[in-house]
Amino acid sequence: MSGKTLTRLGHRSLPALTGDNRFLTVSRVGLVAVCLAFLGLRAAGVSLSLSTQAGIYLFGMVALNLPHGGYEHFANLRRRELDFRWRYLGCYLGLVGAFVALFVVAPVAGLALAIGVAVAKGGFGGLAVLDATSGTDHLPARWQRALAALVRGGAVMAVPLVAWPGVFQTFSHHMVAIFDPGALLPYTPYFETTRWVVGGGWLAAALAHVGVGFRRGGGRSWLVDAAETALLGAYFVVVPVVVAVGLYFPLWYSTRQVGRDVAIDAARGTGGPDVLDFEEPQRVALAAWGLLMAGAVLTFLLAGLLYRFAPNPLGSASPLVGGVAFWSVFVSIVALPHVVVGDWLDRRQGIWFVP
Ligand SMILES: CC1=C(/C=C/C(C)=C/C=C/C(C)=C/C=O)C(C)(C)CCC1
Repeated sequence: MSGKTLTRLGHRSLPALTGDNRFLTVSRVGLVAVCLAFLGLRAAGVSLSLSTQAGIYLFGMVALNLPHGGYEHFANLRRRELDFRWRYLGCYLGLVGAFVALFVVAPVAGLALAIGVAVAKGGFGGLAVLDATSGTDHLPARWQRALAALVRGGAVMAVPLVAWPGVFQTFSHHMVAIFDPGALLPYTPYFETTRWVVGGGWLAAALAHVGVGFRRGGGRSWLVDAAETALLGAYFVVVPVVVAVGLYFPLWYSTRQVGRDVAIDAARGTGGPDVLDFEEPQRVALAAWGLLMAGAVLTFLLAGLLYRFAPNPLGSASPLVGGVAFWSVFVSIVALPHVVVGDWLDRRQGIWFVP
């Protein structure tokens, strides 16, 4: 059985491959710094307008985070067989199309799936980082790993749903309105109940995850996991949701995935020719740049198509606020195959490869 199968199914916990690395430190310091900044602003009686928050989100998610999404695929596909690369791209575009279709026919289900994608990406991606760095000795059972992923990823949506209900609800309406204004209205009476069920469920899951992890070994890997879970919970309580999500992906998710990549070093399997197999460093740099540019062009082409054909691309909101709604829908659409094709279906490696 390959190491990847073990980490994916989680019948066995993984010991630490390496100690912590600087990327993890940056991610933790980054989140703490943003928390402190917002606590300071609150103490000074300053609150950021929704447009400013939206600007920060768009900067974080478009300028900082999108290039990392391209890099994850690039690192995964770099040495894979040619036909695998084509199948990957085909499945990817197929799932993008299916998710757009879901948004068109059932926008509320689309919103629910978008939220699920953010949770899955943060959760399973985060678990892979633990596998590759501090280890997962405290998570010996398969269900514990699933719970760990649910708690880590769930913090991104469940905690702000409780802490920032008004903004959460407003943006949910804007996101759905891109396809069908008013489609969320019939569900409005259930918002408060959903909010407390989801928030209470997350807290119970977090306590169970930390408690069982302690009983199943505790130790350093447990301590790191528990402290990070608490940090994530605090971050999403303290930082307004739009800023919190907009900075979580670049500061936490992507930075830590680079940390995982560094920890596993050059352990990725081969099988196909390396697309960067050149003698001169200038050619390697040019080829890497060209590939990332091609990824950026394809991504923005998809964004442009969605913008062009969505009935209400900005969800009837102002450009910045509508931009957040549009980008959240778009990035969820491209992130679904990122998780499913990029990891779940890729039995040999995947974007969150841990040897
Ligand atoms: C519902 C909701 C939001 C949803 C954001 C989503 C669904 C983001 C998805 C991000 C992904 C999948 C990133 C991948 O890299 C906002 C805008 C935070 C505002 C509050 C309400």
